[in-house]
Amino acid sequence: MTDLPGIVITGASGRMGQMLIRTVLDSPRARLVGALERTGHDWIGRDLGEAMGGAPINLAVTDDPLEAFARAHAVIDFTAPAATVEFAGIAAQARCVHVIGTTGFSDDDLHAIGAAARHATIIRAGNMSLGVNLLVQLTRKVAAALDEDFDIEVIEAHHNQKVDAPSGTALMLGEAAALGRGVRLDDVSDRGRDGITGKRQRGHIGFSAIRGGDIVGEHDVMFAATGERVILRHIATDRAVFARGALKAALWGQGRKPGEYDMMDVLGLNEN
Ligand SMILES: NC(=O)C1=CN([C@@H]2O[C@H](COP(=O)(O)OP(=O)(O)OC[C@H]3O[C@@H](n4cnc5c(N)ncnc54)[C@H](OP(=O)(O)O)[C@@H]3O)[C@@H](O)[C@H]2O)C=CC1
Ligand SMILES: O=C(O)C1=N[C@H](C(=O)O)C[C@H](O)C1
Repeated sequence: MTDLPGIVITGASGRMGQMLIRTVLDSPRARLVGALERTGHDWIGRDLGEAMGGAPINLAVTDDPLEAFARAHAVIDFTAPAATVEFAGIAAQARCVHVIGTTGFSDDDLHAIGAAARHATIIRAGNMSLGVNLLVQLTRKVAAALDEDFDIEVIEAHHNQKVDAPSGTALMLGEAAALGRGVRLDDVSDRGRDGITGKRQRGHIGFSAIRGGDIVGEHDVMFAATGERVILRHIATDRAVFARGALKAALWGQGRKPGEYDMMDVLGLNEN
């Protein structure tokens, strides 16, 4: 039992934090050794099981990342960009695998995470589900097969609490479409159309974001030509798909050399 990899969950009270805690507690392949919240949060010092509304599990929620990470083999982190950048440095110090599901990073944030990956094993993906990572591969292939007569549009829908747009998944899909087309996404990306935008430019990749209710996560990649459309779609109805992927990544990362990996590496989809 004690030989199982020990996992710490950050953002323990969050939507994904709670889902990750349940996933690790239910897993026969890992054990939960820490749950982190920010200083001042009313869960700090409380038993995690009770804080989540259940029976005690004899694990107190902490606000000390270094102490928690030092006891762990992996930290699974679905929080916010500023927190994740800080955790990346601490996980590198503690020599534990850092699985990053957080989205909405700036270029500077990504640079800092890349620097931490020189000393630590980091697995980062804007979407940890098997289905979306397959969709990313399909998007690259369809974009390579269809020419610029097909306008590419990425449309995503999420719950009304989401703070970043486009979603991390939409950006992964946009990058895959650009790769298939042999262009840089930054050169062809159309975001946030509003007002007199002018006609759509041939070869551009558009992004649209819907926010409402409790939508877990829905993504379409539309290839629209004159007279026909191809639409690739993924619908997540349960956050468990992200949590299962994240735990798989944490286990896959054990014993890997430092560097930045993604879910394609974990799922063995990179060669296809
Ligand atoms: N890659 C993937 O597969 C998926 C990624 N995500 C991403 O995961 C992230 C979290 O999503 P979700 O769970 O819905 O969000 P929530 O807002 O429900 O949870 C975020 C948690 O992180 C904590 N947090 C935020 N900032 C800090 C900080 N500076 N220090 C410590 N803790 C902090 C929050 O605490 P507090 O409440 O005190 O602010 C909260 O507990 C988002 O970026 C989202 O896009 C989500 C689902 C799947
Ligand atoms: O914030 C969310 O909820 C989600 N975020 C990720 C993203 O930005 O793509 C993944 C998933 O769609 C849910």
